[in-house]
Amino acid sequence: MKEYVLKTNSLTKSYHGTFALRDVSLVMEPGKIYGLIGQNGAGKTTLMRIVAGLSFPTDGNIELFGQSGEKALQAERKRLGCMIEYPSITPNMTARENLTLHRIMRGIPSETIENELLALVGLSETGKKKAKNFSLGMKQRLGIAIALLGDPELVILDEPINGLDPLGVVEIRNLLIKLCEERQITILISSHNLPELYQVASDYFIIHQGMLKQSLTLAELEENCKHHILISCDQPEKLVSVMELQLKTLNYKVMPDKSVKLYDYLDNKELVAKVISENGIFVTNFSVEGDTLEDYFISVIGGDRNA
Ligand SMILES: Nc1ncnc2c1ncn2[C@@H]1O[C@H](COP(=O)(O)OP(=O)(O)OP(=O)(O)O)[C@@H](O)[C@H]1O
Repeated sequence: MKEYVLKTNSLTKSYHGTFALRDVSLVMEPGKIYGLIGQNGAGKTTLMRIVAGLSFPTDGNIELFGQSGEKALQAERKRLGCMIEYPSITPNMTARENLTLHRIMRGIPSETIENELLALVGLSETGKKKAKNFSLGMKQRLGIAIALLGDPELVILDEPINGLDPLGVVEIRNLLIKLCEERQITILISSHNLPELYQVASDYFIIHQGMLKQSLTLAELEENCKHHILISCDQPEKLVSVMELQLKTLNYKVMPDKSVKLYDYLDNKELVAKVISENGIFVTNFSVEGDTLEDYFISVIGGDRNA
């Protein structure tokens, strides 16, 4: 049986009859970075708060490390580190003082973890500088260091790249990849921006109006966005042999509905059309498809940018 770090079963949360989450069922496997993508108000923070035990579902339930039920979940949440909504940083304290404060609050005796975490998030050299004078990226990294106190196996980060400049995004990305690879930490990271999260995450959950619209891997996301010529015809087997023998390409994929995605000849579509027609194949669709990440996201959530 597969081991899951997190499993949600028909998770639902409503506020006075309005759904913030609706029937969300998803699974997270160990050692992966999951991106939770949705527009403002999609339900990302609500989901994270329920997992962290800061809010409770109206319906459905969650399993953390295979355990369910509030008592067991409370125990399993010791294996969880969170940064939800904003980093819980005291502005008038240095990076180290912030870490010490949270370490003591969490009852962690060892001071050595502070040096280790400051080095890990690249804040060792900040000395006496107060957190209020940090850049947004530095604040986010300090928030992540706080979330890492207690050596969590699952880390939940709500919008940690929101508002960062490209360099800041790269810094956070490298940090998350390091955490995942060196410490085998599973990470759930939310964002409203799919292109920004692209390549940070290995798997994606797309959420819209409280509903899980799609759960897909990075490879599936790339496949869905890759530009291709989509051909539907009356003789798909013949089309395949024409592509291989006459167009000399294996760079195609036959879809379950027997349409064919051809990833070559995007710059010479006329030749493809000519060869198909010369072979007496009747074509019902011949179009160039493929989305930018942003377009793809919009198409998954129903083409509604402002909902
Ligand atoms: N305490 C609350 N009381 C009433 N409604 C709430 C409450 N918390 C969240 N909501 C509503 O639930 C929906 C989902 O909110 P949530 O904060 O989870 O979205 P989000 O995807 O995190 O958005 P954002 O990116 O803006 O933080 C929104 O419509 C929001 O207004």
